[in-house]
Formats: sequence, structure tokens, C-alpha cells
Amino acid sequence: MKREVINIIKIGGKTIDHEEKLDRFLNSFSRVPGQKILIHGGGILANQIGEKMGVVTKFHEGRRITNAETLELVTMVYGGLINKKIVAKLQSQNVNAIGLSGADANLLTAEKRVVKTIDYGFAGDIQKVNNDLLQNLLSQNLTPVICPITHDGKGQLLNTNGDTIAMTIACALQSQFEVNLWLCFDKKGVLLDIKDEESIIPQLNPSTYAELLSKSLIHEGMKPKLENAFRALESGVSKIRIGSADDIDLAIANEKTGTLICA
Ligand SMILES: Nc1ncnc2c1ncn2[C@@H]1O[C@H](COP(=O)(O)OP(=O)(O)O)[C@@H](O)[C@H]1O
Ligand SMILES: CC(=O)N[C@@H](CCC(=O)OP(=O)(O)O)C(=O)O
Repeated sequence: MKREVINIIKIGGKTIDHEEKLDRFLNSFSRVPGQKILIHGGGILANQIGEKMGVVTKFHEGRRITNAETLELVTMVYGGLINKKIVAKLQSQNVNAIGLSGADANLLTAEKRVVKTIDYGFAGDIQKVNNDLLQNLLSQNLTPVICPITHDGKGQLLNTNGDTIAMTIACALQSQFEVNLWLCFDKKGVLLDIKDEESIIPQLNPSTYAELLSKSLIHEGMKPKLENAFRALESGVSKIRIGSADDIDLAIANEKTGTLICA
């Protein structure tokens, strides 16, 4: 039986931070046909508001080290300001969006990350996705808009990378849907030379990815993005692309755009 297509799209901080870019993207998103889910980050705005509040956070390999104060900041910024702003903008485009964190209706249960080498603080690794909830919302024509805050089921909120949330939801839904996962960011794709915006790599497979890593051509936020993209591929997600939020129209129209992640 042919499975229904679902588009799972993630946008990052540099789109959210730019009002015009965000509006342009949401306009395109509102035209994406069929079932869809939007996952957003917001790292840049969290940094900016944090600076005003005197909360400065550190990163390790593209992931935020989240102490108690930072957790309060990101909960307010991701779960409050950004999530509600996006939902309101989508409502104005006649998309019946519903804003959620991982704690809402137990959408995403996570465990505090424990690694020997570094203390990430209140960073969460996702354990479980509430598939039934997502299916339920989608069947009522609601469009989930998910922020990068999860919970441990014992009252503790956790901060989880937005790309990781998109990947995990894509993997969880791929047994029921034909999943298209789009990780959108500020460049037109994964670049061979970060200084050359046109040096887009059209396709990446595990061996070309390993080569880029060995040549140190993947830095900062691109690391978790690609780690997540390849994990989705291993789990059988059918189509994964990394590209610009400006090109989502092209991507949905099946035009070749950005970087395709393939086996
Ligand atoms: N090879 C690469 N190709 C493209 N971008 C890269 C590459 N290596 C590092 N980057 C950086 O990764 C950034 C994307 O990560 P990030 O800022 O975390 O995105 P987002 O917030 O949208 O998830 C790009 O803006 C770029 O500065
Ligand atoms: C643990 C962790 O790193 N969480 C991320 C969540 C936000 C995010 O993913 O934002 P972008 O998509 O804009 O980068 C953070 O706080 O930066």
C-alpha cells in the first residue's frame, strides 16, 4: 500500500532572526501540500536575549552547554517567543498551526545527556516520540510547530538540538509515512568551501561525508546537522535534503536543490 507523504521541515536561528526571511519561509511553508510538521531552532535569538540578560552560554561541537539559567532562557525564547510568533504567523496564512514543546501532551521524552568528557548541563537526548499524538493532530488537519525543548517525564525540562528533534521525529514517523526531511539553514547546501557560497555539494553519502570530516571541512552547527541527517538515512527516511530556507518552494516542487543525503 502506498504510504502518505509527510514533509518534516526544520528551520534554524538565522532564518528566525530575520523577520523578512522568516515571513518568506512561512509563506512558502503554508503552500506545502498535505501533511507537514515544522520544527524550529532559535539559537541566535537565545544568544541575543541572553546577552541582554547577562546570560552568556558556551557551545561544544555545535551544541549548547545548558546550565540552569540558560535552560530558563531557552525555555522562554524557544517555547514562548519564537514558537508562539511562528504559530500566529501561520494562523494568518490559514495554516491551523499548534505550538508544542516536547513536554506538551508528552510529545518528546528525553534523558539528561551524560558524557564523560563534557558536562552539557540540561541537554536532553530523546528517548521516545509520542507518535499517536502526532498522528492524531495531523488527522485533525492541525500542523504541529515544535520547539527544541523536551522533558524527562519527572518534571525536568531539557534543551535538545532542533536538528536532532527533526531527525528523531522523521525516524519515528517513517514506518507510517513516506517521510521527506528538510533541514533548512542559511546556506544553499553543505559547502565544500565555507567561504564560497556557490561550492554546494549536490550529494553526500557516508564515505564522502567521512572524507569531509577528515579534511576538517565540517564545523560548528553543520556537525550535528549532518550527524542527524545520516542517522535519519540509516533509519530508512526516504528523502533527506539540507539547504536554504529560501529554496523550500523548489525543494517541494521536486527540483534539485541543496545537498541530498544518500546511501
Ligand atoms: N561545510 C559547511 N557547509 C555549510 N555550512 C557550514 C559548513 N561547515 C560549517 N558550517 C556552518 O554551519 C552553519 C549552520 O549551522 P547552524 O548555524 O547551527 O544552523 P541552524 O541554526 O540553521 O541549525 C552555517 O551557517 C555555517 O556557518
Ligand atoms: C542542545 C542544543 O544545542 N540546543 C539548541 C536548540 C536550538 C537550536 O537547535 O537552534 P538552531 O537550530 O537555531 O541552531 C540550542 O540551544 O542552541
